[in-house]
Amino acid sequence: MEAVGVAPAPAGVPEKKLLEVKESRKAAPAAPSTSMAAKWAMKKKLVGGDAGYVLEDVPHLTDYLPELPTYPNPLQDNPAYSVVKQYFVNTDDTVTQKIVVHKTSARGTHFRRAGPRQRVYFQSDEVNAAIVTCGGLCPGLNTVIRELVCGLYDMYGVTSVVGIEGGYKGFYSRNTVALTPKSVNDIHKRGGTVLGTSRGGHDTGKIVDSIKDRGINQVYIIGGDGTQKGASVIYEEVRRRGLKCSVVGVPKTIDNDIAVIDKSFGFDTAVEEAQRAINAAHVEAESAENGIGVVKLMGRNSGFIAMYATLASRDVDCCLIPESPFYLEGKGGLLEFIEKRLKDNGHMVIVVAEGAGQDLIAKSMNFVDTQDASGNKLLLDVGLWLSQKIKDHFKKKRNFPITLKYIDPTYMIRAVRSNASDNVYCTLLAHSALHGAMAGYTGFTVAPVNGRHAYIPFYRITEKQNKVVITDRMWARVLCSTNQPCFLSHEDVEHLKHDDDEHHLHNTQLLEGESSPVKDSSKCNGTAAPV
Ligand SMILES: Nc1ncnc2c1ncn2[C@@H]1O[C@H](COP(=O)(O)OP(=O)(O)OP(=O)(O)O)[C@@H](O)[C@H]1O
Ligand SMILES: O=P(O)(O)OC[C@H]1O[C@](O)(CO)[C@@H](O)[C@@H]1O
Ligand SMILES: [Mg+2]
Repeated sequence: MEAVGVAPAPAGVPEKKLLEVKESRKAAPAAPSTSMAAKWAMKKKLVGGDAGYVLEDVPHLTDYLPELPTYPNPLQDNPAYSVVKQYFVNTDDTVTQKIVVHKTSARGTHFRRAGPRQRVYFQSDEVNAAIVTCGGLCPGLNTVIRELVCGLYDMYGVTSVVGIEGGYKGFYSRNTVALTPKSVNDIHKRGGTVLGTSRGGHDTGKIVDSIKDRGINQVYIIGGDGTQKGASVIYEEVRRRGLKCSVVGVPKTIDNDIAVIDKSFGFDTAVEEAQRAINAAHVEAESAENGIGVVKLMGRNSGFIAMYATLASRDVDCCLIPESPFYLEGKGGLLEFIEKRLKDNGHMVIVVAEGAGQDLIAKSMNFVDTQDASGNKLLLDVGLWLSQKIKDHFKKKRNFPITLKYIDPTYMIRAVRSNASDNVYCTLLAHSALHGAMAGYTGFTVAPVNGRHAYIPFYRITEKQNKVVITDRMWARVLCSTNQPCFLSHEDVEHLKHDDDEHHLHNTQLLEGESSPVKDSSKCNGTAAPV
């Protein structure tokens, strides 16, 4: 392919409107100790516009390699796309973070729209792409790998794609594996990741040495919040060394705890798989005298799986998540509620997210905090603990025999292959990722924001985790569906309202001044909050 001209400064951005704003934000903890890397980590690329419009743009290779040549996008000769009207994304297209607005609202934050660009910064035979998967398993990992490989081959004629095995540490401790459309053809039909994965072992210097030594110039990093922090420091070091290498993050986690984005892939599949466990718990509970089914679902810090699985099922009487404190004993406590529900219905199902009630368990036993290789806190088994507490409670009661079945499908909901909707989602994610890399963007995570795929700067993904906002309407819907008390004291409600005000500014569609559904604790205990 022929090189035509020198790249304009970051695509579509009027030079005078581009502001690189210094932030007081700290660099990620594992960042290399170079002052340059720390300096880049502190910069945002903001573009102002009319009526309070702000584009939080992503870096581009030309930010530090201004002389790079561009080439026509080979997609323009691809027969599959020849009939598509306006296939290339307009360089000015951006995606709004807030879609619910008033006529006087400022237009607010926007992200660069994902998709193919008319001109690319890599020739097909120049690309040496690498793919790595890190963190816990998640349905859809293999689909993303497959679609990255096939997309690069089919759309851009790229024939050099390698897999890094065993997560970040594979960059410097393992040989790479060649990935071709043939070798990945069937992998989307399997759970797990064909590349293997791991926690810990992120050594930025060694990883970037490996990228440089192997001549890798596009790196696709698939993983959760920890992985995206790692990707961010890799990007900073790549930039510091002046390497022509696009660093692209693809967000993965069944916990759905990644901020800004609509949802993470595999989440839908996990919720669907969780239905089987809830269904079994319900069947068991219904068939016994005072039957109780307890189901523990994943969700370390965020209770989205438990919340959506509860809403989807309608068989659940009580959903417990990390974001919503609860207590066992006394008036308005969980044990009182269980007793009442058993008297009313003769059976009940409790869904508990693995991160729920951790403070309560820690208080009730001598426990020293432990961490996994990535520094994530290891959790105590809330399902076992809760089941025992319930059994102990009813043992003390005369004439109240119960039958309790505890189901722990933890790894089953994330080790399965992705469902149809996640497969389609993974395909779009992979395509958006590789279009962005080919167009020279770097240092970004790709994901849908309000239904449109966008390129999001790493810092927006890594600065905070996505959590269930229990003063938001969705949690109120759960309380309505289960008709469980919210178990919060007045102090809890005040405390949470304060926390959530912060969260609302970034993560929900609530408008300034719009009221949250849980307003006071008197509405809370014993009755569901209004929708
Ligand atoms: N702050 C950080 N800086 C650099 N690397 C990090 C950081 N946090 C985590 N990592 C690395 O990212 C990889 C994955 O992290 P982690 O085990 O936390 O999983 P994750 O990506 O958050 O996925 P999930 O939580 O969904 O399983 C690990 O190899 C870890 O060393
Ligand atoms: O046992 P592992 O593999 O460390 O993973 C457990 C964690 O991973 C997650 O599934 C997130 O990927 C959490 O829900 C869970 O706490
Ligand atoms: Mg994580």
